Amino acid sequence: MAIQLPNTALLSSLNPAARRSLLVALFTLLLLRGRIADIPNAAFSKLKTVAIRQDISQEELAQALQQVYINEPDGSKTVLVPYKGHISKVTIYPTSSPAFAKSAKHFPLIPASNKTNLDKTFLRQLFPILRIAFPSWHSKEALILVMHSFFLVLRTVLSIGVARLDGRIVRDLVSSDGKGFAKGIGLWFLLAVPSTYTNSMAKLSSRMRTRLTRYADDLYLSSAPDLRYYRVALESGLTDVDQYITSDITSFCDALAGIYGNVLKPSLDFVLFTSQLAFSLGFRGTTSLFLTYYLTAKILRSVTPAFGRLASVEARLEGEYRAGMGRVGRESEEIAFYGGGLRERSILGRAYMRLIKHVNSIYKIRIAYEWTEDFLIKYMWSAAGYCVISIPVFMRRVRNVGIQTHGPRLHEKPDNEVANRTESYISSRRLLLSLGDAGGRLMYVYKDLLELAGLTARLYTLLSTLHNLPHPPLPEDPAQENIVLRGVDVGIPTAAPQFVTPSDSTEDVSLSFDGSEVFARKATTTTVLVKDLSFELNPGDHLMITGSNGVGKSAIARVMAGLWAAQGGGDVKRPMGKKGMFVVPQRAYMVTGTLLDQIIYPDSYPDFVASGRTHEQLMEILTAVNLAYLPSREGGWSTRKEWRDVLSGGEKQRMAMARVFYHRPKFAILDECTSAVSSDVEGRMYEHAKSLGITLITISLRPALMRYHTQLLTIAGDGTGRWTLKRIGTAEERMDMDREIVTLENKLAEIEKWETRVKELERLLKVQDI
Ligand SMILES: Nc1ncnc2c1ncn2[C@@H]1O[C@H](COP(=O)(O)OP(=O)(O)OP(=O)(O)O)[C@@H](O)[C@H]1O
Repeated sequence: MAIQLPNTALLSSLNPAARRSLLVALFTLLLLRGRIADIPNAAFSKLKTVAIRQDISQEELAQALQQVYINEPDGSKTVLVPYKGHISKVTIYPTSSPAFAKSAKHFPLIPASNKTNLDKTFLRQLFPILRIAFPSWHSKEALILVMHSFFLVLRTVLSIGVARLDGRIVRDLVSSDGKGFAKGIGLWFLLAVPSTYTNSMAKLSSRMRTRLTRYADDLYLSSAPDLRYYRVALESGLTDVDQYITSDITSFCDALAGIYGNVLKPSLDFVLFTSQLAFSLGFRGTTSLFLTYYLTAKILRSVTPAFGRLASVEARLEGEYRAGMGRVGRESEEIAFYGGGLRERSILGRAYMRLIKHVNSIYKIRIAYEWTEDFLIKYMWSAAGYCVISIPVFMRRVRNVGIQTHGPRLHEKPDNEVANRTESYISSRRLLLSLGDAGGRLMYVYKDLLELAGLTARLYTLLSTLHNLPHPPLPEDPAQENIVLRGVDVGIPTAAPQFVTPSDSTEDVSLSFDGSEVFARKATTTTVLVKDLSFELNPGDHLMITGSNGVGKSAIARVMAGLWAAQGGGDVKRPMGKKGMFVVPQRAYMVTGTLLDQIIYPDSYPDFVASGRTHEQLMEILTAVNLAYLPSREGGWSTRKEWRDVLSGGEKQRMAMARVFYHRPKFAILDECTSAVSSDVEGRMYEHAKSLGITLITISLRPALMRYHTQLLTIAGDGTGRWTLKRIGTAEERMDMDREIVTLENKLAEIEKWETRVKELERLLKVQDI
């Protein structure tokens, strides 16, 4: 009995030399395939690298390191990345606003459900994400996908050749055909290498990750007026965005890339191997096989746990634990001063236990599921397969069992029935084992798909939440010269109605999985802190805002700066950009980077270079805030340090004032940002700001600062939201007030002396009593 595969007929029809050449060509192609997609890029980046290497000196290298990126005329940025002692350039095209507007319509808010299933919702969530990961059919990602698919198909086809060869080698062994056996072994080795070559989808995963991360970053870190990074938590309730962007995107891409390989290969194996077996097993055998598949799928489906939901909860708990760790790192000094290590450990320990308990429960569920799966697929399928193969043998029907060929072969020995039956048995058995393996992997795919559905739900939640945030306060008017507030209610923003399900409108609800916390946020009525606020500030109208703690002074600053929307139908007009209005908040923020970066923030080094400003001018600014010693003490302008820890509280506040002097805005809102600065330096900084023509809006509880202002806004703080606006007086009146303040401060300084005297007198009185 001769052996031949219908779909390898082409291979068999070739003469041995041609067949060998074809196999060698395939083998070479397989070895090179990982490189093919890289060639254009690798060659290109090599060329660029060489060009840079030839020109670059140490000084230029240092300069490039400080430069970080170059703004290109077409709006793109060329990022300079230090790599193996040279600088490699990566061009990044930021996602434009029209592109976001176009893709926003694919991300409507989908109400969360308690189940993550492979249903229409999953597809509705997956497709818009795929659109971002695969922007077009001729993108590099699509090319990689096509190439991987090609090699997957090739491997499957080769595995049928392996099954056939297996049978042939055993047949030659049984029939003592030494020459045929040696030939078979040679071919076996030749086929073994390409057949065992595994397909790595890691590259596709990393490319998808880059696309999705850039999209999410551009959307999240949007500039004014969107400010999604600021508004998302307050106005939608979505927290731990860092976990979504850094971890969930990666898991999603790995899962998606893995699923593709895990679906395509076993599906192909399944179809090809079943058709091979069906060819030899006949109608009865094939029907029995399909019955076995059907029963297995039914049983497994009924015992499959909600893997999607479990994956989603795991990602959320992971995010909470990670956020806790980040907080301790950030606030380490405060925690150390309070001696709060133990307390933090118990908080983090609790978060970790919640995570690990969940992970363990998944393992338990998974073990039970995998046990059932192994039993069904490895043992039940094999037993069913043996029975099906044995039918023709035991019934002694004259039938070609196994992989069939048509026509006699040159080396066939006509009477060798046992050898032929062995060959057929070995080939069929190998096919059955491969089929079992493919079936097992296909069953796993169901579980993987459920997990992918969970991750898809989380990623979709992030993107749809960011896309559907309420419209930002108001577009800025470039021609606006002054600040005008008309009938503004200042209140704390709450989650917009679209993020709250109707049933949650009055009660708190516990957080659930797959990002549904976004929808489960408690809706409350807005708390109005200041009612019907109206005033107009022109250049030179220095305003001081005062009132007791928590009355809403900083809230007014947030409304003026466009961070919070004006409520009560009020209207806010303000000058545009950081040249129009610059806010210095209570907590001084230090950016990652050089000493120079601290002064020019939020500008970057390329902006500094483009502005034509010099280091001498920066030195003058530092002198104005009494920080002139910093460049020499810290080793120059380009020193990089963790400035948050290096500078003292007062130094950080003075650095924040240096930023005001660098940007010279029309209006500067100073929100208790000089509380740690000594009063003489504070006074000098105020005078300097005014001499630069900056109009000051100060939020403070220190009456001593009143002298630098012309108007005083006092918030009543009695819960009514009332306020008063008064003129502080003429220059002469302010001088009088200054004098009175100095007198009062001198008197206050004597309090200690008087208290000591009172104590002395009390002591004397006690002595007389005895
Ligand atoms: N994001 C927020 N979510 C909930 N409540 C907030 C939020 N921001 C501020 N508040 C509340 O709004 C009220 C006013 O806050 P604001 O920061 O304006 O106070 P303030 O007058 O500047 O106080 P202080 O003098 O202590 O700085 C406070 O009760 C505060 O708890």
